[in-house]
Amino acid sequence: MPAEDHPLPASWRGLGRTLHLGWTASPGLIAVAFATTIGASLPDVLIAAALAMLADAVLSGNQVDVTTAAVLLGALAVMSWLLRLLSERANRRFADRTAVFMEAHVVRLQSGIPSLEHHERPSYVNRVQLVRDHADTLSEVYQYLFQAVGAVLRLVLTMGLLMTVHPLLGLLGLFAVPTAVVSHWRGGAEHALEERVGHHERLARHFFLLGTNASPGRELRVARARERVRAGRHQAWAARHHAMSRARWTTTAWQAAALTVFGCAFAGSVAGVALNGGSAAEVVLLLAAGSRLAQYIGQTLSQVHFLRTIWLEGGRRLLWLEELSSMAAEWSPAPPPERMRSGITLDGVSFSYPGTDRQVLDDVTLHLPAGAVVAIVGENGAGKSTLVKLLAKMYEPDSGRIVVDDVPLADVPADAWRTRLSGAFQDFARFEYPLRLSIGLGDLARAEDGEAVDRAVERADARALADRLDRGLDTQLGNTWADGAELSEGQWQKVALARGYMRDPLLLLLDEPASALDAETEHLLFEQYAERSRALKDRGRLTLLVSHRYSTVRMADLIVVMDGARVCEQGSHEELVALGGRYAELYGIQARAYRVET
Ligand SMILES: Nc1ncnc2c1ncn2[C@@H]1O[C@H](COP(=O)(O)OP(=O)(O)OP(=O)(O)O)[C@@H](O)[C@H]1O
Repeated sequence: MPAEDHPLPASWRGLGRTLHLGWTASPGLIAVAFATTIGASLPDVLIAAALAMLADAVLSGNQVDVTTAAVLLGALAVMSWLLRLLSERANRRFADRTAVFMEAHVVRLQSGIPSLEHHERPSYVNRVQLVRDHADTLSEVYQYLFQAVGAVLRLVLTMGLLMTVHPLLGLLGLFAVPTAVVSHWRGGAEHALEERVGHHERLARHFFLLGTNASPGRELRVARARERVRAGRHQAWAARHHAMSRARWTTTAWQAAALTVFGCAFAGSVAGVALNGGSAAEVVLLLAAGSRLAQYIGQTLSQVHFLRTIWLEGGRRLLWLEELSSMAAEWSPAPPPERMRSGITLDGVSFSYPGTDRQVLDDVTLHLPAGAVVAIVGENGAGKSTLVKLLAKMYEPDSGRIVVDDVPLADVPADAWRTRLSGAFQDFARFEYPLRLSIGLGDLARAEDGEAVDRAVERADARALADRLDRGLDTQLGNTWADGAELSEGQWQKVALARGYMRDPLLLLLDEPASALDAETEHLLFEQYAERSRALKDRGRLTLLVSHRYSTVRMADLIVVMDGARVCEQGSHEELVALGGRYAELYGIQARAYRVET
């Protein structure tokens, strides 16, 4: 579902949710932080009243009143300092505690979404990035909320004090309304823009990683493209900065205009009280409280601005991510099958990647029989890996359906389905753990099971690789770690393949898992694998292999040929060669090139 189909929740809901999370993280600390922050805002306001008392006492010449007012002033100043200190400490401890909690929560939410859509659809990516970037900032904002509540309280008390001089002075608050409105609008507008221009920031980061990581670094040096990447990064930052700075200047101009309106009203009030027979104490009170009113309005505005930009918006996006994640988690009616009898059927499946219009799979209808080894071939970009991703439930088809025996795959929760899958992929991950764990990750429950790891090592023909390393399977991988060993591309791929072989799944997905190995090794590996797989036929295990090497492909029970997002031929090697179509043509070219016997 695109971001526009799943809009951001209302601010008040995001606010409620963030408060609830804070309470869950530490109920005691949030209460102390709130109480001390509100308490710290009170003595400040009363200082204006104490100053008026002092002015009165000085003018009346009463020593006792002067002393009382002076002591009260001192006590208020000390209380204000002490409570502020306590509030800072309590808020800091609370923020530290919630930072860890919030980050863990965001990680859990993101990894809980079974599809990859939120990593790829541009409108989702910007939003998810904001949630991720603000995960730790969210813990800071409770303090800003409490301070904002304190600021509003101070504002109300100050207004009350001013109205004791003259009820009309309460109208000064009205002149502050434009500043509050502008501030509210300003935060939302800037945040929305930040989300819209998020792609510039991502581009700049992408260029930064290209320029600083070792493997792209090699290519960039050879292609002499480092300057180009540097310029690209600069341009991306400049584009973001330009858009943001223009918006900030506009919003700042509006805020300055609104503050000017308040400033004029305040100056008029002071002149009005002074020229209409106001007492010295009243003028002192108006000056002290009125000047603070401007300061409090400023503080309230900046707190509200910060809350609006980071907190409310961050809270809304966090709630949005929670809803997205729980929508995915809640929908789960059918259990995944234990075994397959008939196989997997694709019925009129069409698919376009999120945020794109081009159909990558177009009305694909296909039966993958249980117990078979099925190879998928076709030119680059024909849609082979996409088909594999749909079968792994990384995405859902736009139309048509995939059925496992008689259970629609759409009804099986992705997590449950993946307990029946295993796989090795072209763009495999390099887990820089000890070799044993890097392989064992393929089946976490058995990662410590020596026999299981050994079996996977054998199946992937990785024994020689393990033996060559100083500490065998216990060798740390990755040369940036102490005593870490670096592997070649092909060796890393063997590790990935062994990881894929850790389980005995119902559906094994092998998407060019041996592209970095030589053709002979690949052939040998899959020949052994296909034999073993057929031996387990009674469970109905299905193996799907994507490969460009026809010497490997020919051993499959069924070969599916894809061309331009569609299936154009299918059958056994012999059938397809006899057909004399696309497969026969491509096989012939490779057979001649590699001198493979037909
Ligand atoms: N994440 C993605 N977002 C948008 N388009 C994508 C994405 N992944 C792949 N595509 C596009 O989908 C089409 C099919 O890609 P796919 O990876 O399925 O092809 P393939 O047959 O596996 O190719 P190859 O043999 O090169 O691996 C390509 O045109 C590709 O550009």
